Amino acid sequence: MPAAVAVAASGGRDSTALLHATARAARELGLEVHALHVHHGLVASADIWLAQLRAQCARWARSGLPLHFHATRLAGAPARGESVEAWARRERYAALAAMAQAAGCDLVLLAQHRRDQAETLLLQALRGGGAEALAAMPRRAERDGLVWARPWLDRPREEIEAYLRRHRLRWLDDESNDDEAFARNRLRRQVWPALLAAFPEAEQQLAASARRAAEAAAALKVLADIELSALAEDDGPLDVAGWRGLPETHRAPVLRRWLQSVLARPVPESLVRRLADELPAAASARWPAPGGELRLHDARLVYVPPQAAEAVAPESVALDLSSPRFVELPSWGGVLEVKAVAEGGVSPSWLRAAELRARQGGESFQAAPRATPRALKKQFQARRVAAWDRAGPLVFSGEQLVFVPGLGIDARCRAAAGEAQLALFWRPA
Ligand SMILES: Nc1ncnc2c1ncn2[C@@H]1O[C@H](COP(=O)(O)OP(=O)(O)OP(=O)(O)O)[C@@H](O)[C@H]1O
Repeated sequence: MPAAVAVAASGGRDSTALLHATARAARELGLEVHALHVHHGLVASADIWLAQLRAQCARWARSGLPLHFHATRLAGAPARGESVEAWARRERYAALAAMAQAAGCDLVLLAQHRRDQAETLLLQALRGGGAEALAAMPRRAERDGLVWARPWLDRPREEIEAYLRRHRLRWLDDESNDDEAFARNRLRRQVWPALLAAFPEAEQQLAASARRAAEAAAALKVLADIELSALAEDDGPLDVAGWRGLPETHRAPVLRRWLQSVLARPVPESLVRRLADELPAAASARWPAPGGELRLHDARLVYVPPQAAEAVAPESVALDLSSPRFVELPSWGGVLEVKAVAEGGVSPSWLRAAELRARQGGESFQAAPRATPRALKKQFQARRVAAWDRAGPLVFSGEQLVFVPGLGIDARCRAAAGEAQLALFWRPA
C-alpha cells in the first residue's frame, strides 16, 4: 500500500485549498491522501458541510486525484464548566487522531496560515500570555503517535486565495465567523483592517515574533528544568532556600515548571505571581492551589492534594507490625514503613498486636529516656513537625503509645542496643 498522508478538512476556504494542493502533489509522488472531517453536531449546517465535502472529494477522486474521505460525527456534550469551544477542539483532535490512525497515516496536515498565526499571537498577548503562549501555533508537533504539521504557517493568506481562484475551487463560509462574541472574530473584523492600513507588514512581523517567542520558550524550559533538577526530585518538595538563591528573573520560570510537575494540570499565572512575591519572605505558610494546597514548612514547599489536606481521621485498625514491611493506608493518606534497624527501634514484641488510632487529645510522648513525657502538641511544636508529617496514625500497643508520626518511637518502648528491633516511618502520599 502506498504511503499516505491525512489532511484535516473542514470544508472551509483554507483546508479546501490545502486538501486540493496536497492531493495534486501526492498524485505526482505516488502517495494517497485521506481527507478527515469532523461533524461537531453543534449547528444544523454541519450536515451540509459534511455532504458537500464528501461530494467534492468524490468528484476529485473521479478526476484522478488519489483521495479518500472519512468523517466522524461527535457524540456527547461539554462537561459541566467546560466551554463549547474547548470541548469541540479537544474532541475534534481526538476524532482526527483516531481517523488518521485507522487510515494508516502518521502525518496530519492542518491548514492554518500566516494570518492565523499573527492573530493568535495578538490574542495571546491580549490575554497577557508569556513566551510559551506568544509562540502561538507550532509548525510541527508530535501527539498521539502522530505528526501534526501546518505546512502553510509561513504563507500569506493572499496566496491561498490566489490558489483557490486559479483552480476555481469552491468552499463553504462558516457563518460563526461573523459572530463578534468571539474574540478572534472581533479582531478580524474591527482590528485587522485598521492594523494593516497603519502597518502593512503587520502579518509578517507578528508571525516572525511568534517564531522568536517559540525559540525563547523552548530555551527557557530547558534552563528552568536544569535549575529545577537541583532543587526538587521528580515531583517532590521544592527546596525553597535554594530557590531563593536563584537570580530573581529565574525564580518565576523555575516555580512555574515545578508547579506544572506537581499539579499535573494548567498552572494559573496568578499563583506563580503570588508565590514569586510571597515565598522570598515566608516562613511557614499555605496557599490554595488547583485541586489542593501548597504548604511551606522548614524551607520546603509541597503540594498536598485534597484527600490528604482534608483527611478525616479514619477508624482504628489492629495490625501485626512485627516484621519489616510497607503498610499502605489510603484512608490515612500515606504509607507506614516498618524497617529493621540497629538502634533507636522498638522490640518486635511491642508491635505484634499493634493498633493504629487517630489522635484523641491528651496523649503524651516521651522523647528521650530520662525526659518527662509531654503532650503531643507540645512535642510537635518543639520539634517543628509540619502538620502533614503528623497526619498519620498513632501506633499503640495496648494502652502504651509506641510510635508517633513525625516524632518517632516513644523512649519507654525503645529496645536495648544489640536486640532485634524495628523502626517505624510515616510517609505521607
Ligand atoms: N470540522 C473539522 N474537521 C476537520 N478538520 C477541521 C475541522 N475544523 C477545523 N479543522 C482543521 O483545523 C484547521 C483550523 O481550524 P479553524 O476552524 O481554526 O480554521 P479556519 O481558518 O476556519 O480553516 P478552514 O478555512 O479550513 O475552515 C483547519 O484549517 C482544518 O485543517
